[in-house]
Amino acid sequence: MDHKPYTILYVDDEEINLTFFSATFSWEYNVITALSAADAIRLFQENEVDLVVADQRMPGMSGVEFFEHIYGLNPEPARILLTGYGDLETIIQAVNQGKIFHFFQKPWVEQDLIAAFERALKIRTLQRENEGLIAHLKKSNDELSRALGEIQSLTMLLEEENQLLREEVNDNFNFDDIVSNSVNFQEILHRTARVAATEATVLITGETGTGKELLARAVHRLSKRRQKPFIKINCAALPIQLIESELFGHEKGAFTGAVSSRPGRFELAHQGTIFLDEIGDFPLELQAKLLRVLQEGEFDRLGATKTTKVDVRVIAATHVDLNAAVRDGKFRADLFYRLNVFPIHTPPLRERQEDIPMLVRHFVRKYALKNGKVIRRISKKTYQLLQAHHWPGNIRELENVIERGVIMSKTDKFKMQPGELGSTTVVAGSQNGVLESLDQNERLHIVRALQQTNWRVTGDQGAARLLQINERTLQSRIRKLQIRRPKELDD
Ligand SMILES: Nc1ncnc2c1ncn2[C@@H]1O[C@H](COP(=O)(O)OP(=O)(O)OP(=O)(O)O)[C@@H](O)[C@H]1O
Repeated sequence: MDHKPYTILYVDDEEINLTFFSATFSWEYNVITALSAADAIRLFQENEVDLVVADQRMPGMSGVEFFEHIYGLNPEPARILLTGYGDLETIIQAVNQGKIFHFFQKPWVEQDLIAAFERALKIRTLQRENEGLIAHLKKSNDELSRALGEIQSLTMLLEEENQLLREEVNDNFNFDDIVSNSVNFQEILHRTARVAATEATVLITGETGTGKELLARAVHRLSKRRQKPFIKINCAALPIQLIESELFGHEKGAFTGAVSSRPGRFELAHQGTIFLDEIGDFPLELQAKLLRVLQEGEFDRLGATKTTKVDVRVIAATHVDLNAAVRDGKFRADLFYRLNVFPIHTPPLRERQEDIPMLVRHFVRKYALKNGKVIRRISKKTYQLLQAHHWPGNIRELENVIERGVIMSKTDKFKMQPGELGSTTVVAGSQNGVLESLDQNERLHIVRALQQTNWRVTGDQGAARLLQINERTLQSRIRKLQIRRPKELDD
């Protein structure tokens, strides 16, 4: 490989001159020679030439004409003319027009030529540095615009994620550790840890409040996706149109009100985990689209012309029997099999009563801290009482009962009476003497208000105004209690 920094092209119709020139200057420079102007033009185009030296008298084309020609091709390389004859007028004109850098009378003196080459090449060096600088600036500029574009789309994603996180914090979701010492549940935790390390889809089944979401989060936390987002969607809380756009996103103008395009939760969960809660309520019409994401990792945003690819691990949860839903034609069998790769069942609290004391201590500590109370002991009778209860709402119900008890507690010994237990979980006033849970009652009350306002939540005519509660609180209650507008009333 030749490391000489500059290339000189020399054209002369006498071979002996070419040989002599090469012998003199090849030490310093890459020398390319040509016997005719035509050859030189070709070589000029094929090589990166820094300096061109030409004889004035050549058959077909004079040196000055040759320089005019290559000036048109690329004006940057310096041009030096060698002449043995008069022709001075033409030459001076060419010098004045900048077509020639210098000219020398033959026979040339080596030192003079070297000095001229050096001056010309110095200019060439500066030109090269400028070119490099301009290319660098242009590159930096391009990179800057690309980075700006990326920042803009990342900002959008972050805003969406923040919104979701804010919703979660508002809804007071629990991020505490899983508490359990029953053999039964230890086995479940063992299975959870094992599946977490894989990429398998997980289906968590179990009654409401048994810790399905807690396990889903644990799978994410124990997986190699832990640094990436965990995105949750409750499939029961949203009408079908909203589920589609929430999950898969939409393009601007995809439907009335879609004023800008928006990424869906699958995109937000890219490289992370998506948790599809209440998958049993996932609309049949959208199940094929969900199956496609699970199988191919791709989907189309609403109104999109191109397909979006994502890398998302799916965890689904349900409290309904999906097998039965498949039998009833409410759930696609292929989707069920695809989801049911690794099933985990969370047993109801009544089947793991030995966990109750530990859970009680955990929740007492948690809510004492939250409410600024000092509680040092829990009465034996309270343990017995709580362990004997049936807990239809499972751990969530136990947690609610204890939160209420801690708030009411007046001493550092935590005590609960049977009546207190009932007053939180069971209320009077239901029909036919059958007692209903507080949640059920609240649900019924909200549904009645929504029916009266034609399912409007906000504004003067909305249910929040009717119930005299804050609009956001009502929205959060509707989500929590999974209240949905009946299908026939949609639109
Ligand atoms: N083993 C546990 N240790 C500590 N807290 C628990 C445990 N299991 C559940 N919880 C708490 O109980 C509450 C309900 O749990 P979670 O939301 O995970 O249940 P779920 O089965 O997903 O309920 P749903 O079906 O109603 O969505 C949460 O506040 C959670 O932190």
